[in-house]
Amino acid sequence: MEEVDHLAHERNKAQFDVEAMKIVWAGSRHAFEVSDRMSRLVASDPAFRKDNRATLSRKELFKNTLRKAAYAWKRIVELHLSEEEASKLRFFVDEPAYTDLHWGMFVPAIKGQGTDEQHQKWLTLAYKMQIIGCYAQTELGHGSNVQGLETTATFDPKSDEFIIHSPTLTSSKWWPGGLGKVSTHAVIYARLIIDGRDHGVHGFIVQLRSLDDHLPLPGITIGDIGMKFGNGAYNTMDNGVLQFNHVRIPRNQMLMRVSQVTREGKYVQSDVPRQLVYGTMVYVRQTIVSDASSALSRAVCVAVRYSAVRRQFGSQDGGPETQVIDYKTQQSRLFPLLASAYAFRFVGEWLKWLYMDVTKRLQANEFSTLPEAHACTAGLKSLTTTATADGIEECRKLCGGHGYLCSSGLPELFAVYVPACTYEGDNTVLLLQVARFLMKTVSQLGSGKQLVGTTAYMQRAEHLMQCTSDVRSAEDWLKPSFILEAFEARALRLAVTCAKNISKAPNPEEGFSQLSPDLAEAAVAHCQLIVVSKFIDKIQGDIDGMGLKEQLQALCGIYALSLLHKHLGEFLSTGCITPKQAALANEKLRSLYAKVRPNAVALVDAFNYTDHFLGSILGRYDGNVYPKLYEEAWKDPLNDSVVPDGYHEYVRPLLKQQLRTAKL
Ligand SMILES: CC/C=C\C/C=C\C/C=C\CCCC(=O)SCCNC(=O)CCNC(=O)[C@H](O)C(C)(C)COP(=O)(O)OP(=O)(O)OC[C@H]1O[C@@H](n2cnc3c(N)ncnc32)[C@H](O)[C@@H]1OP(=O)(O)O
Ligand SMILES: Cc1cc2nc3c(=O)[nH]c(=O)nc-3n(C[C@H](O)[C@H](O)[C@H](O)COP(=O)(O)OP(=O)(O)OC[C@H]3O[C@@H](n4cnc5c(N)ncnc54)[C@H](O)[C@@H]3O)c2cc1C
Repeated sequence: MEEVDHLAHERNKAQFDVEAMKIVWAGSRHAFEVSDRMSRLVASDPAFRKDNRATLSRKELFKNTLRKAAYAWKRIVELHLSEEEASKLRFFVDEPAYTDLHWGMFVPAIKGQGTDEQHQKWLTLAYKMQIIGCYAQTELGHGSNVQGLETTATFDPKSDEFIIHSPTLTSSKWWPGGLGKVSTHAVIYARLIIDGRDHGVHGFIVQLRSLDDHLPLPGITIGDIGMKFGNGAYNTMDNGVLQFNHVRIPRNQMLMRVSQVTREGKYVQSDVPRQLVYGTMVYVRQTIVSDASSALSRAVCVAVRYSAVRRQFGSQDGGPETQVIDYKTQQSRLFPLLASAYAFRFVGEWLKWLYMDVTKRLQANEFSTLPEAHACTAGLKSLTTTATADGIEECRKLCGGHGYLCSSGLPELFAVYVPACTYEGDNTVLLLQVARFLMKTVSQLGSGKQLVGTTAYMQRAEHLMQCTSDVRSAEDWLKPSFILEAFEARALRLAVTCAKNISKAPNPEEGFSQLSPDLAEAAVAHCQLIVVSKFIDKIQGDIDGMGLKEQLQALCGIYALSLLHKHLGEFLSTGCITPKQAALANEKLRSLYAKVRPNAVALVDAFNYTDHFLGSILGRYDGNVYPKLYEEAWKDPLNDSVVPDGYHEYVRPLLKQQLRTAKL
């Protein structure tokens, strides 16, 4: 049968070159080609089928994930895929698995914190998957407070070993992904004790399970922590619990790049800052920002396509009803999310560059940009994951009732995504890290110290603290200088107000604690400024292709002005803009929605997602939603029989009883 594109009329309206936008979205032609090839490879292979996850039991689900991970590895080896291709292939398999932690945290932890000899030994094994590792930091009693971890690693000079021990119930490792059932090894974080002295938290490589029969090694108790939120979703992952009972490991299994323990039991701190023990978290937070754009763009792709298919009300003379995407309220909820997906993509690209830059500097023993890298990765991880989790849920509502069906793909996407607000640092805890960095920076204002990077704007404090916006027309709100000034002034004024109020407290710690809700808001304002400014930088760079710049300018305007609208109270109360200018911003926003409307479907096509990856009937490329929804309903196991199991036991007797009562 001929395939019909129900969204063709939408695609024909596009005013820009979609193929060129695909390259911009991917980051480069090369990145596009790799991504495109890997997504097709996965989509065309029935072994990667994923439409049955919600109906599987936990055990079936988990075994299925093990099968897919093994098969993915087989294909990676057979096809001689590069690291970049392999990681894209895993991404498109789209199923959380122990391999995420092996490649995403275990390997980077050893790379970042291990010595050359440790790299030689452990990375060689890990790269071939001859060992499988996880990242075991969090404990039952402490996650956010890393310095509060209780697991101990006591040096025994007689045997030249560390004794790893869990002294309390709350010191049990709890949550690490891949730990519960699969990992043979872990990088664990424990307090280093030498001669009774506590040197704080350090990383150690520990073997957990036998490489022969997979049983836990002596002294190790290990298991899965149980079902998590949602059907399918993150339950493909074996988040685990782990206790140590005086487990011995050789001294050379402490990760010794940051500090060393000698054969004599001497603790040696190198020039490298202690905070590098937290380096893996900086790396992963950076990847989480790019992942946020992937998750949000996926939800937005579903909601935009479905909003163009769905019609309600407004039929004139028996003609078709209105596409729900034409309702201004739908646009005002949907287009800021579309704009955010692009914004997070570009800020993720920039953050990757920042991370690579700081890594190069660290290798050359230059540590000055580490605090900024920490603040940016922590803050942007927090900002983008919060917005993405909320955005996925909003997309579900934008799809009305059908969005609540598992076959829309949105419930599972939300359930898989929402822990990103907690893992790799609770989002509020991370904002407070940004706030500390901001308070330090504010305290340096006027000291003559040159401010660089993302706080360079604070250098113009004298102007930004007293300026009022020069915006006079709605059109002015498209000028980058006006947008930037408003966002800079708001961020700086919120931070300075916090600093002033902290200084009134009996001591800075008490002040910081009292002011923490305001500080978190100041941190959000600073991070939003970063996202807006990186979007503007992107547009001002090389963008080739018919109509691309115009579309990106419109999206950038929507991102910035919808934030301005959402946080209007802050922009007005800090005196950065006037109520009249706020009204002009809203006027501009409305015109930008109208500009994006004919391009909306093409703008989500530019994500280049296959139907397999989207996993959503509502988001199908061809828009053929209703017949497929109807077809899908009949596949539910509940429809295997006309009369359900349980009818004769539980429904029939009720009906009979009512019949008897009725006769009486
Ligand atoms: C490719 C795919 C990749 C991976 C797979 C992806 C997804 C898989 C799914 C899930 C994985 C989830 C894994 C995890 O969750 S692992 C566990 C993560 N845990 C956390 O994030 C804990 C959060 N807590 C902390 O980071 C810290 O405890 C803290 C909140 C930052 C506080 O630290 P602490 O030392 O007590 O405190 P401070 O006194 O506040 O800081 C001292 C000093 O250090 C600076 N600092 C803090 N952190 C860092 C850092 N990471 N890098 C650099 N510098 C850091 C801080 O600013 C302060 O500096 P001063 O100059 O002010 O002294
Ligand atoms: C799906 C998932 C996967 C995970 N994978 C791993 C893994 O592979 N390896 C690993 O080691 N860990 C892992 N974790 C653990 C994760 O990193 C922690 O749960 C996370 O860091 C949050 O810490 P917590 O649970 O201690 O939260 P808590 O700190 O107990 O947070 C509870 C509440 O207290 C608030 N709060 C805490 N401290 C402060 C403060 N100072 N100021 C203000 N408010 C505060 C928080 O905002 C939050 O609202 C995973 C967690 C999840 C959910």
